Amino acid sequence: MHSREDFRYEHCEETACWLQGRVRTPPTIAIICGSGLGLLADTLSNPQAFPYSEIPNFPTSTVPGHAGELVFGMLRGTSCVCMKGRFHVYEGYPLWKVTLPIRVFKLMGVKVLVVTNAAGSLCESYKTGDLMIIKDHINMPGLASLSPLTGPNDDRFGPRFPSLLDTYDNNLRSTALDIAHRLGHSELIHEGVYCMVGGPNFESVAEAKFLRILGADAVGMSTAPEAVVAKHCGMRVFGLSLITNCVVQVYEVEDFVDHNTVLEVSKWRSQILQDLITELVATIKHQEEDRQDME
Ligand SMILES: O=P(O)(O)O[C@@H]1C[C@H](O)[C@@H](CO)O1
Ligand SMILES: Nc1nc2[nH]cnc2c(=O)[nH]1
Repeated sequence: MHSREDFRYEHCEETACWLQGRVRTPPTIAIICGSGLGLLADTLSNPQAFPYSEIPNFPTSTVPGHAGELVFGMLRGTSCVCMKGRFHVYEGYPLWKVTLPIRVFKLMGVKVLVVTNAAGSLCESYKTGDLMIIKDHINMPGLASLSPLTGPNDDRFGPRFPSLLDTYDNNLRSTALDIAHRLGHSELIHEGVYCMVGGPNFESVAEAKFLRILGADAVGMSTAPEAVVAKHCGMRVFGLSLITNCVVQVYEVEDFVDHNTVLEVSKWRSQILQDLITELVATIKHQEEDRQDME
């Protein structure tokens, strides 16, 4: 177990080398499968799976619904790595460890991070089962100095003071919106602001009202640290929230959420999430090829 002080570029390098020595095709897209997207990894062709417990320096998944393995393989002709299960701060992991896989992927050559999550809606017009393309985030722990970038900066990953403008890539957002419309999901799809809180408890009514006033459309317990680290090291990021519940913002309502509800809605919407991300990956492949031609 490393402390923050002994966390080094070399640890990520060690993990990347270990994986590179075993993986047939290095990935260009990494997909963090939040609740509801785990089955996407089962659709990869020519798959290679590595349980987190076998990968040097990797934490392990402790949350029901998060399987805990990396799966490498091809999706619509693109070499991908899927994280079947992610790490959360509420599991007791420090933020640098929660986000360690992103830096490992960077060292393996990943250009684009696709990150999904389950979230509660704060926006009156969103319904359970809707999808929200993340256009920006409010990183509550980050505002309180709990950032994955806290501590000595290693310039080989990125700058000391990174800008977060356009973290959620404009082009990927409009592409995903077009795909959602094309697949017939115009009624489900939104674009909004995701707010990350530490969890593991769901929000009190006063907290929910507070977050809505701040400008958040949905709230969850992940994603922002991963997006910050990906942006810091120069990846393009696409984020998608599955709205698993509407967060109660009035008193004297019996309608409380629990993790089983989150898992049930995730299962219900699993196919739609898979279809959308698969189509997006196919389009990203062409975009990345065009970018390379221009370089
Ligand atoms: O990994 P995600 O953000 O999809 O996990 C969801 C959100 C919370 O961690 C937890 C709440 O049920 O599941
Ligand atoms: N914080 C938070 N995380 C969630 N994940 C899924 N639903 C919710 C929610 O209502 N609040």
